[in-house]
Order: sequence, then C-alpha cells, then structure tokens
Amino acid sequence: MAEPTKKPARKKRLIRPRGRRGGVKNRKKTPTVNAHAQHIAQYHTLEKQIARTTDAAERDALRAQQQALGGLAMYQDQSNTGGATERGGESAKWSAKVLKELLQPDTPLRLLDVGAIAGTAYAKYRWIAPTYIDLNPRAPHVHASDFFDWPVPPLDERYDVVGLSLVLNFVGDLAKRGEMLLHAHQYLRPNGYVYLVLPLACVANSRYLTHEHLRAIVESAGYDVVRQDDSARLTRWLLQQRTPRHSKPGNTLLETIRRQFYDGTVYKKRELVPGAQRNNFCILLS
Ligand SMILES: C[S@@+](CC[C@H](N)C(=O)[O-])C[C@H]1O[C@@H](n2cnc3c(N)ncnc32)[C@H](O)[C@@H]1O
Repeated sequence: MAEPTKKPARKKRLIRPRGRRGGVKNRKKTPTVNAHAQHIAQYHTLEKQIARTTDAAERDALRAQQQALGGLAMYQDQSNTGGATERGGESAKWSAKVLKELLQPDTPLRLLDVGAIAGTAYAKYRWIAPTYIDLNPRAPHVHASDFFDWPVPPLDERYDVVGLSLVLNFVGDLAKRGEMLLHAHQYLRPNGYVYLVLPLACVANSRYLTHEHLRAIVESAGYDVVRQDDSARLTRWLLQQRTPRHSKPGNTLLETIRRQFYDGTVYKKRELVPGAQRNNFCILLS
C-alpha cells in the first residue's frame, strides 16, 4: 500500500513583539566604532583637500570642517582608543621585539617617535630612550613639533631609530609622504633604522600601492627592508639606512641626504591594482 504523502510542515512565521527585541525603536544602534571610523575617514579626506588647495579661504573652511568633526584631538582619541581601523597600540610591541632581537642593545636605543600623541608607546621598555614629538602633543613630555621642523641633532646624538607609526597615512600631501622617508635620514646615525607602520589596507587594498611597490619605494629612498610583517590591521616595516652612495655634498643637509640615499627613481600616482572597491592610498617620491 502506498504510503500517505506527508504534508511539508509549514514554517511558523517569526513574529517579534513590536518595540521589544525586534522593534526598530529598540534595535541596537550601529556600534560607535563605525561612526568613529567614518570621522577618521572624513578627517583624512579633508586633510588631503587642505594639502591640495592653494586658496587660503578654502583652506580655512576645510580646517573649520575638521574642527567640527572634533579636530586633531578627536583623531588622536580615536587612534588611542581604537575607534579607528588603524589603531596603532600594538605597533610599538612589534618594533620593540624586533629591535631587541636584532640589536641586543647594551645601552638604551635612541628612538625618535614621530606622531607620539601622549608619548606612552615605549614607556615600559627600559632599553629604549625615546624622544616623543607630535603636532598636537597630549602630554607634557611630548614635544610640540612638526617632524619637518624638528632640529637635526649633532652627529654623535643622532637617533638609532626613527618611528613613523601611522604617520605617513595622516599626511594629506602625497608627495610629502615620500619626502618624510627621505627627511628621516637626517636624524639617523649611520645605518640607523626607520620603523614604518601603515594600516594594512593602505598596501593590501589600494589601487596605487602594493607590498612590492612599497618595497621598491623605500629601497629607492635609501633603505633596506630588514623585517616586514602584517597583523590583521597593520603593515609593519623595519627599514635600515643603506650605506651612502658616493656623491658630492649639496648646499643643504637635505640635499646632501638626497644625493647620498635617493636613487632618483620617480614614483607617480599609477594604478597598479584596479578595483572600484579599492582605496586610493598612494605615496609619491621624487
Ligand atoms: C594615527 S596617530 C599615530 C599614533 C601613534 N604613533 C600610533 O602608532 O598609534 C598620527 C599622529 O601623527 C601626528 N603627526 C602627523 N604628521 C606629523 C608631523 N609632520 N610631525 C609630527 N607629528 C605628526 C598627528 O598629530 C597624530 O597625532
């Protein structure tokens, strides 16, 4: 005898009481992390527009928009508390580890930490003697200075390491990003190190930059890549100053540095990996 065909069980409609678990009114708000990340992205966009404009009134208006977002202090707070996707708290840990492995210092390493905010990154490492600078210092022991204005110390007081952790991506002027890499040479003792950190998305998801391309840029700028490692959010590079190329001194220290370390390759904004979803992070060098 043929078995009676079973009616498929009707799915029960899921009815949630309004205004309680499923109600729009009580639905959990989007986590503030998203809002913070948006603020940071807007801040970066404004910073790039400020770098591009030559009109003083427009620059003031753009600065006012940054202030309305909370200004640099908001940016730094997000950076410290981790609202930004580019949180850098973990970056000092990696640099301290690789520097110790590599150098096994018996006297404290002189380290210039650029963009140090509150100057806490290296507090727990007794074998590191940090000097902290920031455009907008958030603690008295952090010097208020633009890296480009920081005085170059005498030769015997130059730094073993210059830290550029999450700083290049802050700079709105794309050419200044490359200049920053060249500028760092002035502060280094011979064969000293630069510790470079960027949000991973800057190399992993950009139309204009890849790991290979960044390697080529830093090599042209006069550094060997000694260590490179990515975390879930950051790309971290320990660079070592190359031995200077033979060249005549220039009229200024920066000119001399360029002749000594820069191989002259020009890096322009060139699409490397197309994709509408990709970001447009870029470093120019010339
Ligand atoms: C995202 S925070 C980086 C914080 C920290 N270094 C880290 O890794 O988490 C960027 C900081 O760089 C600073 N900064 C940007 N350009 C700078 C410059 N030219 N000279 C000094 N500080 C700069 C900003 O003021 C900001 O506090």
